[in-house]
Amino acid sequence: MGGNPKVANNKPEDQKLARGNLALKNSMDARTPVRVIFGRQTLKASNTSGESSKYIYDGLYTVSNYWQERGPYGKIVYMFRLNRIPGQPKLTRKIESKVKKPKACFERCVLDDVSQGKEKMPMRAMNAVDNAKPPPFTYITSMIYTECYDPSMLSGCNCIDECSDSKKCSCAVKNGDEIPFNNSGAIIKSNPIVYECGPSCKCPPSCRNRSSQRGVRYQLEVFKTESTGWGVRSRNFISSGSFVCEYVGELIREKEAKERTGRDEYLYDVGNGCDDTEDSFTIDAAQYGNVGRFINHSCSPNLYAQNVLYDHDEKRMPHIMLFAAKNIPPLRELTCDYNMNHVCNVSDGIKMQNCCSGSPGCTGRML
Ligand SMILES: C[S@@+](CC[C@H](N)C(=O)[O-])C[C@H]1O[C@@H](n2cnc3c(N)ncnc32)[C@H](O)[C@@H]1O
Repeated sequence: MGGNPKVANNKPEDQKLARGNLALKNSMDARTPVRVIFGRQTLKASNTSGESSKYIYDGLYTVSNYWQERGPYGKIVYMFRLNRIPGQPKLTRKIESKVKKPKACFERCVLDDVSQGKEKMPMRAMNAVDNAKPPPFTYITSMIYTECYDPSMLSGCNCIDECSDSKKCSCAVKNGDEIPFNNSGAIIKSNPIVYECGPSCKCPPSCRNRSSQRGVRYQLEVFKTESTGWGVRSRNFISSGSFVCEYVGELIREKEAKERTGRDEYLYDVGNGCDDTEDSFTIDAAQYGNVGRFINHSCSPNLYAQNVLYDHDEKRMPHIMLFAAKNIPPLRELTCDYNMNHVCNVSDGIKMQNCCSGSPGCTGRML
């Protein structure tokens, strides 16, 4: 901060506790972290002359101490000790010689609310890769049934006390005499089908056996990934077993899904899986969907899909509820295993797609 004749072309002189020096001292006094950016001189390309500077962000530091020293010209310089705040991701200080594609330096919000005001909390779309926004679709929070089912056929439980006696609750009885959720609403174990209490039941909405019907309660956001398009992450910690979101879309017959060519990215086969029968159903979230449509595949996923019935009894068309399969730290991408029975190609039988998740145990194949 001054006094260096190599920089300012002046006579060497004592530095003062002013400008940047004072700012660092103030940061130390106020215990305010500073962002450190390394500057490097690199040779310019051969067709231009001289050197150019590159700047590399290195994270947040605290200033712990400062003192004066005699510099190389015998004049006073201010020295500062900076300590990198622990817990930040390691950042490379290497300068890449070839930059493949221009990248935005900082992540920015490209859409304030993907849910178009339909979720309890706005759901931002963030992008640090390019300037694109997520392609448009209509956000819905509950399934669209194009096929009729008869909800009046559904029999509910008669409990009035939040289904505390699982032997008396007819819904819990269908789950093997137990409510598959703990007191915090986390699922205890996965089941082929979980029967939750629903609109035909006498129990109140606070009943423990309605865990996946309360909508998205984490601050989810959509973000652009490096290699798998848009993905989803949570700004909050998600504990193992917690309900995250439903995979919502239009429920159509598999036969119709086959006719909807060119948009199989967002198809999810339900009930009978991918059997090519007239009776199989598929959720199509291409045009109508929720945040679930952005969840990518991983060979070591942190979510799993649970079939749930509560507002109808039709086992061929269960709700697809996504629960945390493990504790998930904030900002970690939320993923599920498509091979379990996610999007199944309907135009040519079996679809093989390369998996780009790079996750541990990755098979290299998505379907
Ligand atoms: C349900 S969408 C997921 C959201 C999608 N990434 C987007 O941008 O809208 C499924 C599609 O995402 C892409 N995808 C998801 N997981 C992937 C993975 N592990 N590797 C490569 N592509 C993946 C594939 O194009 C797949 O058909």
